[in-house]
Amino acid sequence: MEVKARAPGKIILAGEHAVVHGSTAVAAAIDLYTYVTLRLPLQSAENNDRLTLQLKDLSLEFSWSISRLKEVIPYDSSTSSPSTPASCSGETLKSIAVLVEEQNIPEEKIWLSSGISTFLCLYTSIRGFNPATVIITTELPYGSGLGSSAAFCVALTSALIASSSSDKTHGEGWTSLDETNLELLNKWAFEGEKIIHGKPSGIDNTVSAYGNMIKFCSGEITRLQSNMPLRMLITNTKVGRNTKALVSGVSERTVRHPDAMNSVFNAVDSISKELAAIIQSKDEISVAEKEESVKELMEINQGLLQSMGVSHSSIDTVIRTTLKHKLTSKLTGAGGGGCVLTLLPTGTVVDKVVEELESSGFQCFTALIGGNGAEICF
Ligand SMILES: Nc1ncnc2c1ncn2[C@@H]1O[C@H](COP(=O)(O)OP(=O)(O)O)[C@@H](O)[C@H]1O
Ligand SMILES: C[C@@](O)(CCOP(=O)(O)O)CC(=O)O
Ligand SMILES: [Mg+2]
Repeated sequence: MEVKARAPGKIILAGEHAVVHGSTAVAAAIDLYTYVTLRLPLQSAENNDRLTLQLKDLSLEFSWSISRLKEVIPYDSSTSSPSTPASCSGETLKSIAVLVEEQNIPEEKIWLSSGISTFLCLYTSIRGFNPATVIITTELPYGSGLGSSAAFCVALTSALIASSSSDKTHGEGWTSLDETNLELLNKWAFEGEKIIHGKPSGIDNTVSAYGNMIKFCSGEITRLQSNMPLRMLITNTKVGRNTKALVSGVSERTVRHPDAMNSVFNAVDSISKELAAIIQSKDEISVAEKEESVKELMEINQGLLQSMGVSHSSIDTVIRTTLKHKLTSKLTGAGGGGCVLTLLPTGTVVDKVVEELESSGFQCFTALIGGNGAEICF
């Protein structure tokens, strides 16, 4: 039996980091996906006693015998159930770390450790100690603010849940999951994000699971219907960073300066709410006026992200370069490098600015905003 799943990456238009502290944020799915193929072996097949993870883009394979997994990972049948998402305990994570370490991940790819731990935790929690081969490919750059961690968790949990479900509709291409399964896989994916991010807000896994454009605040989701064209240029600074470290840096600053930081988070909350209102507005305001407001809100949000300590000189370079072409940019995702969004108002020709950004060593692309969320295929 084989099941495939895919889940999209995302951009955050406003509110990253502050959303972890209870502010509103606005995010949209993009048409770049992580794909998971889950193969369950026949009883008679060779390799029917192993769990194998293949990361195709990186030409890496990790494999554990089922007996080794059973030996190392504590299993409590009274608390473990695929239908009740639960956090991976500290004890389980420690034993999983041993299994990850045994795989001798190449030093230059050590950042994958949290992803592989997440894989083992989600797999064994949802499918138990059963053999399978899981093949993963992604169109998303790793650790660059486009939500590769969430797309990975959502695609994986979609495949795991679909494989356990009795309703397997064959041969219809990519299909979305029903509301009950979407809610379930999103909760599991959030548990996965906790292992990777430390303290995620849940916005990334939610927009990857549900797709479209959403307003998100403390787990509450509002689907947004855009009433204006929204084109963004995405520039990858290619400066590596890690969401967990950046999120904890903001939390530490908040402990040191609670009043100042809470004012910053309140300002971000207002920005996201205003942005959502503009995007959805059916008033007789011209597109140019709406674009001007979005542009200004992005500028203020970037200033506040700077004050949270999550910008980077490479991000400043992108902002300065696009400003020369009268375009406004802000970081997206955790910052510290990674990707930058540039608003492309109607009629903008991007060739010159892209040429200048790419000559500085950055990589530019445009993506479709607000597409489908998690989908499966048998
Ligand atoms: N396809 C994947 N396979 C395995 N691990 C992944 C995959 N995609 C993401 N990850 C994990 O997520 C981490 C990146 O997540 P994060 O720092 O949140 O950045 P982002 O979500 O912006 O890409 C990687 O270091 C890796 O551990
Ligand atoms: C910084 C944050 O707001 C978004 C992180 O996104 P990413 O992992 O950089 O794609 C964290 C979160 O909301 O969980
Ligand atoms: Mg992430």
